[in-house]
Amino acid sequence: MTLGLELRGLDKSFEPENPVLRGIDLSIRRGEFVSLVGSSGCGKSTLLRIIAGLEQADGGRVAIDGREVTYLEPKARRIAMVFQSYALYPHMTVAANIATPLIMSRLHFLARLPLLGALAPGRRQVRSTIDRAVEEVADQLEIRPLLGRKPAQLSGGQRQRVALARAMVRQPSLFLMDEPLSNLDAKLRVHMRGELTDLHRRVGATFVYVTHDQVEAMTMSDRIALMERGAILQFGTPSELYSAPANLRVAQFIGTPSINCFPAEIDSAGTVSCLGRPVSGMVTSETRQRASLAVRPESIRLSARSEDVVFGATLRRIEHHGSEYILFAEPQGRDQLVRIRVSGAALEGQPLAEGQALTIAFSAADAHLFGSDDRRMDVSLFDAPVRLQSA
Ligand SMILES: Nc1ncnc2c1ncn2[C@@H]1O[C@H](COP(=O)(O)OP(=O)(O)OP(=O)(O)O)[C@@H](O)[C@H]1O
Repeated sequence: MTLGLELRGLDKSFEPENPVLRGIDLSIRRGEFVSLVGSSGCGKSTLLRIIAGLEQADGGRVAIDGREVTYLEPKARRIAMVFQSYALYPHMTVAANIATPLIMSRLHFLARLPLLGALAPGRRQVRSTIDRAVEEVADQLEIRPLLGRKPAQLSGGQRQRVALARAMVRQPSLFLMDEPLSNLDAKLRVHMRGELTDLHRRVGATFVYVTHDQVEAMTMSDRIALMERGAILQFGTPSELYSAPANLRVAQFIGTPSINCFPAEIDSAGTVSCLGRPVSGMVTSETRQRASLAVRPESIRLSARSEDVVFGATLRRIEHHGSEYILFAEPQGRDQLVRIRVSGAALEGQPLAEGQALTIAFSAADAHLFGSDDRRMDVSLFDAPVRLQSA
């Protein structure tokens, strides 16, 4: 199977002793929508620029559609880039903006000149195929009525669509997008997410999308590469990253509100304890180590079942989110707020008030265990009831 994009061992430093990318390997299938996600400065844009050919890696290889492009100029790579600043030419109409990449690649220098160009042989024919291509892509993005306008006469979302149209008009096999929605207001961003997903389905090209917004990555991607300090912590589907995070930092990055982390310990027999009490799970570990037990807000309940891990806590804050509530509760004796997601229906007939005492509980089977190196540990058994009344 030919890959849409293959990265092997990419390294990059701008300053010695300060690597920005550390041995990046990534295999992206043709037609896949992959997001590179991670906090500011983790190296996402640098990686995208290396894929585009705007930056050279210190070591490693890049192949697009099975063709090695590591040393090729950007324009020889059959890629399109869309940036957060749409970089539209303000003095040109929308039609001229979209046509520019084709004019640059299909008409030679003399044929592009305003007056002389008209005399260049074959120019008219090329121009009319360019105009047709512009109209086709404008139809696809439903911006045909805007072709005569200048960028200043467009809304943010319309500008974004023009930038996309300009990227699409060359029919690239790989789209590279660097936070293309970050300049839009929240409502439009949600709308454009849907448009980008539809567009991806229609054009069938490979998309690599940089964002620091995990919700964007989760809602649009086939797979997500979560980066930290120049390395990929996990590459998987949104549900893999959510349900089986490979690393504590992946667990903390993905999910809103974020996952709850409790300090845990693993003894030399592999027995897990949390907040000083045993949590009847065994792991394959030969060394005693500090660990973390992480539980998603929706896996915490306000009533205990017999097999649950149970805390006594005080309700500190209630946030209304329409059909659900986010509760913030402080376990007895701990300086920590536990986030709990509950549906409005679950609270019917059970009015809550800030300051009241709560029993909060989770099934140990819903918890994720991470070792002292932050890596996920597989727990073989979580079965006996445990009470963690106080620290
Ligand atoms: N041309 C450059 N010269 C020196 N350092 C650079 C250069 N470009 C990027 N860096 C540094 O490399 C690191 C990674 O930057 P990069 O822009 O790739 O991160 P990012 O994950 O895209 O961040 P953001 O989400 O803030 O855009 C940062 O520490 C940045 O300061």
